[in-house]
Amino acid sequence: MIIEVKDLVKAYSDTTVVNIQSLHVAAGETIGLVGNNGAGKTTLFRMLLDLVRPTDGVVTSKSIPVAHNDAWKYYTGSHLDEGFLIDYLTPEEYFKFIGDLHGLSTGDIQERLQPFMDLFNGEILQQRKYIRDFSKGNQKKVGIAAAALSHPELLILDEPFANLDPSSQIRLKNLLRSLHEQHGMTLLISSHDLSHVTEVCERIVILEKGQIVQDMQTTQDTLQALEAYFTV
Ligand SMILES: Nc1ncnc2c1ncn2[C@@H]1O[C@H](COP(=O)(O)OP(=O)(O)OP(=O)(O)O)[C@@H](O)[C@H]1O
Repeated sequence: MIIEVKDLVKAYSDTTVVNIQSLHVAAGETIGLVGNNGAGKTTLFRMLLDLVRPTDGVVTSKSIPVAHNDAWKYYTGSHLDEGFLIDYLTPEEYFKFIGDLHGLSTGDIQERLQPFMDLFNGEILQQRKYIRDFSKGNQKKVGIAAAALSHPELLILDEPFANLDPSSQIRLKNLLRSLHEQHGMTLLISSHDLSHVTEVCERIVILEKGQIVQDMQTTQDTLQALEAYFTV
Protein backbone atom coordinates (compact mmCIF):
# COMPACT_ATOMS: atom_id res chain seq x y z
CA MET A 1 0.00 0.00 0.00
CA ILE A 2 1.34 3.40 -0.92
CA ILE A 3 -0.76 4.94 1.87
CA GLU A 4 -2.40 3.29 4.84
CA VAL A 5 -4.38 5.19 7.44
CA LYS A 6 -5.35 3.52 10.70
CA ASP A 7 -7.55 4.93 13.46
CA LEU A 8 -6.57 8.44 12.44
CA VAL A 9 -8.00 11.22 14.59
CA LYS A 10 -7.40 14.95 14.55
CA ALA A 11 -9.06 17.05 17.19
CA TYR A 12 -8.78 20.75 17.89
CA SER A 13 -9.64 21.36 21.59
CA ASP A 14 -12.73 19.18 21.94
CA THR A 15 -13.81 19.20 18.26
CA THR A 16 -12.91 16.14 16.21
CA VAL A 17 -12.32 17.20 12.61
CA VAL A 18 -10.97 13.91 11.20
CA ASN A 19 -11.82 10.42 12.43
CA ILE A 20 -10.93 7.66 9.96
CA GLN A 21 -10.71 4.05 11.06
CA SER A 22 -9.12 2.78 7.88
CA LEU A 23 -8.15 4.01 4.43
CA HIS A 24 -5.90 2.14 2.03
CA VAL A 25 -4.49 3.61 -1.17
CA ALA A 26 -2.90 1.08 -3.48
CA ALA A 27 -0.21 2.02 -5.98
CA GLY A 28 -1.72 3.13 -9.29
CA GLU A 29 -5.12 4.07 -7.88
CA THR A 30 -6.77 7.39 -8.69
CA ILE A 31 -8.86 8.55 -5.75
CA GLY A 32 -11.13 11.55 -5.52
CA LEU A 33 -11.96 12.88 -2.07
CA VAL A 34 -15.22 14.81 -1.91
CA GLY A 35 -17.09 16.42 0.95
CA ASN A 36 -18.63 19.70 1.97
CA ASN A 37 -16.71 22.67 3.39
CA GLY A 38 -15.12 21.72 6.66
CA ALA A 39 -15.47 17.96 6.08
CA GLY A 40 -11.78 17.49 6.87
CA LYS A 41 -10.26 16.92 3.40
CA THR A 42 -7.38 19.36 3.77
CA THR A 43 -6.67 18.24 7.33
CA LEU A 44 -6.47 14.63 6.13
CA PHE A 45 -4.05 15.61 3.35
CA ARG A 46 -1.95 17.60 5.82
CA MET A 47 -1.67 14.52 8.03
CA LEU A 48 -0.71 12.32 5.04
CA LEU A 49 2.12 14.80 4.36
CA ASP A 50 3.24 15.11 7.98
CA LEU A 51 2.29 18.79 8.02
CA VAL A 52 -0.13 18.25 10.88
CA ARG A 53 0.43 15.66 13.60
CA PRO A 54 -2.54 13.39 14.29
CA THR A 55 -4.12 13.46 17.73
CA ASP A 56 -4.27 9.68 17.47
CA GLY A 57 -3.50 6.98 14.94
CA VAL A 58 -0.89 6.66 12.21
CA VAL A 59 -0.34 7.30 8.53
CA THR A 60 2.08 4.92 6.86
CA SER A 61 3.50 5.14 3.36
CA LYS A 62 4.84 1.85 2.02
CA SER A 63 4.45 0.52 5.58
CA ILE A 64 6.64 3.22 7.18
CA PRO A 65 5.06 5.93 9.38
CA VAL A 66 5.36 9.27 7.56
CA ALA A 67 6.07 11.02 10.85
CA HIS A 68 9.21 8.97 11.54
CA ASN A 69 10.96 8.65 8.22
CA ASP A 70 11.76 10.72 5.14
CA ALA A 71 11.60 7.94 2.52
CA TRP A 72 8.10 8.95 1.32
CA LYS A 73 9.30 12.45 0.43
CA TYR A 74 11.27 11.08 -2.53
CA TYR A 75 8.26 9.56 -4.26
CA THR A 76 5.46 11.89 -3.13
CA GLY A 77 4.52 15.15 -4.90
CA SER A 78 1.94 17.52 -3.52
CA HIS A 79 0.32 20.88 -3.94
CA LEU A 80 -2.20 21.88 -1.30
CA ASP A 81 -2.26 25.68 -1.61
CA GLU A 82 -0.19 28.67 -2.69
CA GLY A 83 1.60 28.54 0.66
CA PHE A 84 3.68 25.73 -0.91
CA LEU A 85 5.20 28.13 -3.44
CA ILE A 86 8.20 30.42 -3.03
CA ASP A 87 6.68 33.77 -3.86
CA TYR A 88 9.84 35.73 -4.62
CA LEU A 89 10.95 33.34 -7.38
CA THR A 90 9.83 33.35 -10.99
CA PRO A 91 8.16 30.10 -12.12
CA GLU A 92 11.38 29.17 -13.99
CA GLU A 93 13.45 29.68 -10.83
CA TYR A 94 10.97 27.68 -8.79
CA PHE A 95 10.94 24.77 -11.25
CA LYS A 96 14.76 24.81 -11.23
CA PHE A 97 14.76 24.75 -7.42
CA ILE A 98 12.38 21.77 -7.32
CA GLY A 99 14.21 20.09 -10.22
CA ASP A 100 17.56 20.41 -8.37
CA LEU A 101 16.07 18.65 -5.33
CA HIS A 102 15.36 15.68 -7.58
CA GLY A 103 18.57 15.81 -9.62
CA LEU A 104 16.85 16.93 -12.83
CA SER A 105 18.81 18.74 -15.53
CA THR A 106 17.51 21.88 -17.25
CA GLY A 107 16.69 19.66 -20.23
CA ASP A 108 14.76 17.21 -18.03
CA ILE A 109 12.77 20.08 -16.56
CA GLN A 110 11.92 21.50 -19.99
CA GLU A 111 10.87 18.09 -21.22
CA ARG A 112 8.72 17.38 -18.19
CA LEU A 113 7.02 20.78 -18.44
CA GLN A 114 6.15 20.17 -22.09
CA PRO A 115 2.81 18.43 -21.33
CA PHE A 116 1.86 21.49 -19.24
CA MET A 117 2.16 23.97 -22.10
CA ASP A 118 -1.55 23.83 -22.99
CA LEU A 119 -2.48 24.34 -19.35
CA PHE A 120 0.04 27.19 -18.99
CA ASN A 121 -1.62 28.92 -21.94
CA GLY A 122 1.43 31.10 -22.59
CA GLU A 123 0.97 32.87 -19.24
CA ILE A 124 3.44 31.11 -16.96
CA LEU A 125 6.89 30.92 -18.54
CA GLN A 126 9.01 33.88 -19.69
CA GLN A 127 6.74 36.40 -18.02
CA ARG A 128 9.55 38.14 -16.06
CA LYS A 129 7.22 38.07 -13.08
CA TYR A 130 7.51 36.68 -9.58
CA ILE A 131 5.09 34.00 -8.45
CA ARG A 132 3.53 36.48 -6.00
CA ASP A 133 2.38 38.61 -8.93
CA PHE A 134 0.47 35.83 -10.71
CA SER A 135 -3.28 35.29 -10.41
CA LYS A 136 -4.50 32.60 -7.99
CA GLY A 137 -5.32 30.31 -10.91
CA ASN A 138 -1.91 30.72 -12.51
CA GLN A 139 -0.20 30.20 -9.14
CA LYS A 140 -2.11 26.93 -8.89
CA LYS A 141 -0.81 25.87 -12.31
CA VAL A 142 2.77 26.53 -11.15
CA GLY A 143 2.16 24.50 -7.99
CA ILE A 144 0.65 21.53 -9.80
CA ALA A 145 3.46 21.46 -12.39
CA ALA A 146 6.10 21.65 -9.65
CA ALA A 147 4.40 18.85 -7.71
CA ALA A 148 4.40 16.62 -10.80
CA LEU A 149 7.90 17.58 -11.99
CA SER A 150 9.71 14.69 -10.32
CA HIS A 151 7.15 12.24 -11.75
CA PRO A 152 6.27 11.17 -8.21
CA GLU A 153 4.71 7.76 -7.61
CA LEU A 154 2.05 9.54 -5.53
CA LEU A 155 0.61 12.95 -6.37
CA ILE A 156 -1.62 14.66 -3.79
CA LEU A 157 -3.55 17.75 -4.92
CA ASP A 158 -6.04 19.75 -2.85
CA GLU A 159 -8.80 21.22 -5.03
CA PRO A 160 -6.71 21.38 -8.22
CA PHE A 161 -9.67 22.65 -10.29
CA ALA A 162 -10.55 25.57 -7.99
CA ASN A 163 -9.76 29.04 -9.39
CA LEU A 164 -9.09 27.66 -12.89
CA ASP A 165 -11.09 28.93 -15.86
CA PRO A 166 -13.21 26.33 -17.72
CA SER A 167 -10.64 25.72 -20.50
CA SER A 168 -7.90 25.23 -17.92
CA GLN A 169 -10.08 22.82 -15.94
CA ILE A 170 -10.55 20.66 -19.01
CA ARG A 171 -6.85 20.79 -19.86
CA LEU A 172 -5.95 19.85 -16.30
CA LYS A 173 -8.37 16.93 -16.39
CA ASN A 174 -6.65 15.55 -19.50
CA LEU A 175 -3.24 16.19 -18.02
CA LEU A 176 -4.00 14.34 -14.78
CA ARG A 177 -5.37 11.40 -16.74
CA SER A 178 -2.26 11.25 -18.87
CA LEU A 179 0.09 11.50 -15.85
CA HIS A 180 -1.69 8.46 -14.47
CA GLU A 181 -1.72 6.57 -17.76
CA GLN A 182 1.83 7.35 -18.89
CA HIS A 183 3.64 7.18 -15.57
CA GLY A 184 1.30 5.02 -13.49
CA MET A 185 1.07 7.89 -11.02
CA THR A 186 -1.18 7.29 -8.02
CA LEU A 187 -3.48 10.29 -7.69
CA LEU A 188 -5.19 11.53 -4.59
CA ILE A 189 -7.19 14.68 -5.25
CA SER A 190 -9.91 16.54 -3.42
CA SER A 191 -12.53 18.46 -5.34
CA HIS A 192 -15.87 20.18 -5.09
CA ASP A 193 -16.38 19.53 -8.79
CA LEU A 194 -18.20 16.21 -8.83
CA SER A 195 -18.13 15.93 -12.60
CA HIS A 196 -14.37 16.51 -12.98
CA VAL A 197 -13.46 14.28 -10.07
CA THR A 198 -15.51 11.35 -11.36
CA GLU A 199 -13.96 11.77 -14.80
CA VAL A 200 -10.42 11.66 -13.46
CA CYS A 201 -10.73 9.22 -10.55
CA GLU A 202 -11.54 5.52 -10.57
CA ARG A 203 -12.48 5.60 -6.90
CA ILE A 204 -14.42 8.18 -4.90
CA VAL A 205 -14.33 8.63 -1.15
CA ILE A 206 -16.91 10.84 0.56
CA LEU A 207 -15.88 12.53 3.77
CA GLU A 208 -18.52 13.94 6.10
CA LYS A 209 -17.69 15.57 9.42
CA GLY A 210 -14.27 13.94 9.33
CA GLN A 211 -15.55 10.42 8.68
CA ILE A 212 -15.57 8.30 5.55
CA VAL A 213 -19.23 7.73 4.77
CA GLN A 214 -18.82 6.18 1.32
CA ASP A 215 -15.95 4.62 -0.60
CA MET A 216 -16.82 3.42 -4.09
CA GLN A 217 -15.38 2.51 -7.46
CA THR A 218 -16.42 5.01 -10.11
CA THR A 219 -19.02 3.75 -12.57
CA GLN A 220 -21.23 5.52 -15.07
CA ASP A 221 -23.78 6.02 -12.27
CA THR A 222 -21.38 7.58 -9.75
CA LEU A 223 -21.85 11.21 -10.80
CA GLN A 224 -25.61 10.88 -10.45
CA ALA A 225 -25.23 9.13 -7.09
CA LEU A 226 -22.94 11.91 -5.83
CA GLU A 227 -25.28 14.63 -7.05
CA ALA A 228 -28.14 12.91 -5.24
CA TYR A 229 -26.02 12.53 -2.11
CA PHE A 230 -25.12 16.22 -2.01
CA THR A 231 -28.63 17.44 -2.81
CA VAL A 232 -30.18 18.65 0.42
N1 LIG B 1 -5.66 24.86 13.00
C1 LIG B 1 -6.97 24.65 13.23
N2 LIG B 1 -7.54 24.96 14.41
C2 LIG B 1 -8.84 24.73 14.65
N3 LIG B 1 -9.69 24.18 13.76
C3 LIG B 1 -9.19 23.84 12.57
C4 LIG B 1 -7.82 24.05 12.23
N4 LIG B 1 -7.61 23.59 10.96
C5 LIG B 1 -8.80 23.13 10.54
N5 LIG B 1 -9.75 23.28 11.49
C6 LIG B 1 -11.16 22.89 11.39
O1 LIG B 1 -11.20 21.57 10.90
C7 LIG B 1 -12.37 21.37 10.11
C8 LIG B 1 -11.95 20.71 8.80
O2 LIG B 1 -11.29 21.66 7.96
P1 LIG B 1 -10.65 21.27 6.58
O3 LIG B 1 -10.00 22.50 6.05
O4 LIG B 1 -9.83 20.05 6.74
O5 LIG B 1 -11.93 20.92 5.71
P2 LIG B 1 -12.09 20.76 4.13
O6 LIG B 1 -12.91 19.54 3.91
O7 LIG B 1 -10.76 20.83 3.48
O8 LIG B 1 -12.94 22.05 3.80
P3 LIG B 1 -13.05 22.97 2.47
O9 LIG B 1 -13.82 22.18 1.47
O10 LIG B 1 -13.81 24.15 2.97
O11 LIG B 1 -11.65 23.30 2.04
C9 LIG B 1 -13.03 22.74 9.94
O12 LIG B 1 -14.11 22.81 10.82
C10 LIG B 1 -11.92 23.68 10.34
O13 LIG B 1 -12.46 24.85 10.89
